[in-house]
Amino acid sequence: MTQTRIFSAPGKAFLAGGYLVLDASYEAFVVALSSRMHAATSVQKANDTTTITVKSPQFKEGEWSFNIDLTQFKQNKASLKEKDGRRNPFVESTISTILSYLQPIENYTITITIFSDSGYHSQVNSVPKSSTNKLRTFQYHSAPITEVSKTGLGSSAGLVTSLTIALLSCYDSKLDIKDEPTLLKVHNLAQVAHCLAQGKVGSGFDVATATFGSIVYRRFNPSLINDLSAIEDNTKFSEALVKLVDETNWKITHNKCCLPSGIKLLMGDIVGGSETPKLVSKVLAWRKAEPEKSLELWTNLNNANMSLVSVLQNLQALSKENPERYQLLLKYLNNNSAIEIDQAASEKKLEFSEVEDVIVAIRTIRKYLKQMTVATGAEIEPDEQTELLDATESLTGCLGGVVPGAGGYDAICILVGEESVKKIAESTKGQEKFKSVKWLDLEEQAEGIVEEDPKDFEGLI
Ligand SMILES: Nc1ncnc2c1ncn2[C@@H]1O[C@H](COP(=O)(O)OP(=O)(O)O)[C@@H](O)[C@H]1O
Ligand SMILES: C[C@@](O)(CCOP(=O)(O)OP(=O)(O)O)CC(=O)O
Repeated sequence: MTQTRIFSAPGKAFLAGGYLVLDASYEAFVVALSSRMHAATSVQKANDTTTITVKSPQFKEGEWSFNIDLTQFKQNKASLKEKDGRRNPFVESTISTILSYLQPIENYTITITIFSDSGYHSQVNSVPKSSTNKLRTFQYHSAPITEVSKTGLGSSAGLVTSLTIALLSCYDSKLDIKDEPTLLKVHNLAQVAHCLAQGKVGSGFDVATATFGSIVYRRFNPSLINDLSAIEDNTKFSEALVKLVDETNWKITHNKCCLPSGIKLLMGDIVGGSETPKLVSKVLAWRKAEPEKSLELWTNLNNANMSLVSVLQNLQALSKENPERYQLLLKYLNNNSAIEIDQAASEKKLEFSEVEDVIVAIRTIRKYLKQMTVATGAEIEPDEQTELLDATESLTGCLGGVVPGAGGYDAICILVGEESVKKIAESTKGQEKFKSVKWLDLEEQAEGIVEEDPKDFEGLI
């Protein structure tokens, strides 16, 4: 019997809490996006061998196939050999983590087909292909995945998370992603697989967002995964993995938190790019060298981050408690720029102080990120980005913006009134100041993993 189920997981925009989130004392706010990674399953019983094939048809040579001897995984950590010698560390790591965890006895022929929304990668040299019902369209590239430029939405986290849930569902036809413990299991397994593939333990915010959606996130203790990967006796690996996934409290926070209705996130991809690990090592080196100064800065920045979360939550509450007033507030936002609203505040002519609160929170975050930039020498909000973000404050309907995540020359994220999204994209097009920015066609979609309707993918698989 062939069974098709399709799961998807979102990409991320890291709005507040970069660097601080590496330390479990601090929380971060990460927004899940409408660009998602999808994994479609096909599973059949087999007799003497298990074959798992992962296809990623949007990319040249996007197929990795493994003939697997299950006895290797009995209590063990085992490595996989792709049949044509092709490498995809994230695919390999996810399959081997799931097999070590499940230690299956029965053989299956499993094919998982991956579809990634166009926001994840540059669309240069690609052609669209749609499902029969035209509800899904994906870009097909002429180059292999490793040669296509990324936009920074966390493609590997999306891949690992959607592949994890898809593979688990092949071994458990009743698996229900709406079940909270199942979701947590997927998260834990995906974090392990992602860290092992990367060869390092980051804060895990991207996998957590891919799993749970838009959240306020607090990380797990890195020793959870470092201890697992340090196990030298391979025969102890499975037991330790099961304990870690099913019996250990990871003490993460993943509180749902999303943008208030009528306020949208707009992400601008910047020509250029930055390497997150280099920025991180500079920041951590300074933090170590300057414990007192850094504590003060971390505390101030964290207060600003949490204040953004809280003013956004206040707006969400207002939208529900007093919808009429909220509609007027949105109208006010859509007719003014951050600079105009700020001016009105200084002249005591402000109509909605809640809007000014968001503007101030964003500015305060930027102030401390700039201090971090100057102090550490890491180009987190370099001058070019400062100019750009300052310029967004003059756009009608814009509350201002930040450099997301690790910052640098990767992207900017701005918050805008829903009615102003199109106008802002159009009005900035010809402007010299915005010439390095390409607005991405995406928005917040707060859900984490969801199960999709296979009909929407007919004609593509
Ligand atoms: N659609 C996909 N199909 C197959 N593998 C993918 C896909 N998207 C991402 N990957 C894997 O993730 C890797 C990119 O990971 P990484 O460099 O960490 O980027 P990111 O910051 O986007 O996660 C790719 O080289 C590939 O191994
Ligand atoms: C610095 C960080 O706290 C945040 C980095 O956020 P980005 O969104 O910039 O991440 P990448 O997509 O991996 O480049 C590092 C971390 O938390 O792991």
